Amino acid sequence: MCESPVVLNKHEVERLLCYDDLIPRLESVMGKFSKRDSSEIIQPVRSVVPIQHHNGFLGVMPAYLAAEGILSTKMVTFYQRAEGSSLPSTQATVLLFHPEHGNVTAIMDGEAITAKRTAAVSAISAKLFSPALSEVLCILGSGQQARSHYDVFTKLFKFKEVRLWSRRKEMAQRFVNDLQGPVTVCGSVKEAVMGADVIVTATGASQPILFGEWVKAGAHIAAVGACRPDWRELDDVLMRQAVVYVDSREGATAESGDIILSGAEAFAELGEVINGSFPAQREKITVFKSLGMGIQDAVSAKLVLEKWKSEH
Ligand SMILES: NC(=O)C1=CN([C@@H]2O[C@H](COP(=O)(O)OP(=O)(O)OC[C@H]3O[C@@H](n4cnc5c(N)ncnc54)[C@H](O)[C@@H]3O)[C@@H](O)[C@H]2O)C=CC1
Ligand SMILES: O=C([O-])C1=[NH+]CCC1
Repeated sequence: MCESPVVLNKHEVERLLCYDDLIPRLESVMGKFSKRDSSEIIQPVRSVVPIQHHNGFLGVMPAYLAAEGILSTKMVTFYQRAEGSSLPSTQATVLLFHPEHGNVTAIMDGEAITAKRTAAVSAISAKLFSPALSEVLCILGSGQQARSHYDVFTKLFKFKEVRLWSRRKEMAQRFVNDLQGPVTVCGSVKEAVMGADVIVTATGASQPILFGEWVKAGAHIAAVGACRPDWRELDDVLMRQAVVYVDSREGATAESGDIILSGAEAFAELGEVINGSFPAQREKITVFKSLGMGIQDAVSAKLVLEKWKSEH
């Protein structure tokens, strides 16, 4: 008889999932994904159901990693919330299945997984594409993703200055009050990004907020928001002048308004650079357009379950 699934809440997942373990697994799985060997990895583009009456979406993100013995799906809802709403705009649950028997082995919170794996993948992009001398980090947005990106970027890299812009200054101030390190709160996007070496865009914007004319030569942008085909965070000038990297070409073609509406071409997948089949053009302005992938959730959830088992 099958055992009952392990059930893990957000607090447990957050405690068990560490960037030091997560980053190498994500690098490995992104590289494998880009080889497109369907006997190794199956991950369709996510199915998205619009929830028209409530400004929201439900995404279903299955993945099967044969060699690792991981079968999983994440279910994620994301909403464009009114400013000041106390509800999280991204909520998720991840299910792990026994690949041979088909039973569910774990049900765990996906909010912490989504926050950490997205930030970890952006950090991998920054390792590959940011200028050799990167002194100024700028984060646009002050929500869940902004926080996880702050955590991993300041853990992995040594910036001299961290700048933050948020639509509502009091939210930026709250973000800063919760942190240990110094952060400069900026009054405009322009002020925040001018001269920045690495820029993270993690907002719920559906129109461009970051304009190419403000971006320093050679800067790297990890673009995390704008996950719908008609949403933008980056303007056409920036998209056309940058070398654009993506997590998955299929995902980018289906879901990224920044790519679809600007007509910019995806130069390579992150995994293709990890595999050495495409170069990291770090001397140019680079954009890593992140949309999120089921394989990232799958390896994260497996890691969480392994850690939990090692304690029980
Ligand atoms: N690439 C990926 O894998 C993932 C992307 N996302 C996306 O990342 C973005 C941020 O997600 P969370 O941090 O979870 O959301 P959140 O709601 O916690 O934070 C959103 C931030 O964007 C700001 N914002 C909202 N509308 C804006 C606008 N029109 N202009 C400028 N700022 C605006 C808010 O003030 C807040 O600071 C969302 O677009 C979400 O869909 C979320 C999860 C994974
Ligand atoms: O990958 C993910 O979980 C998401 N991407 C956009 C919203 C949620």
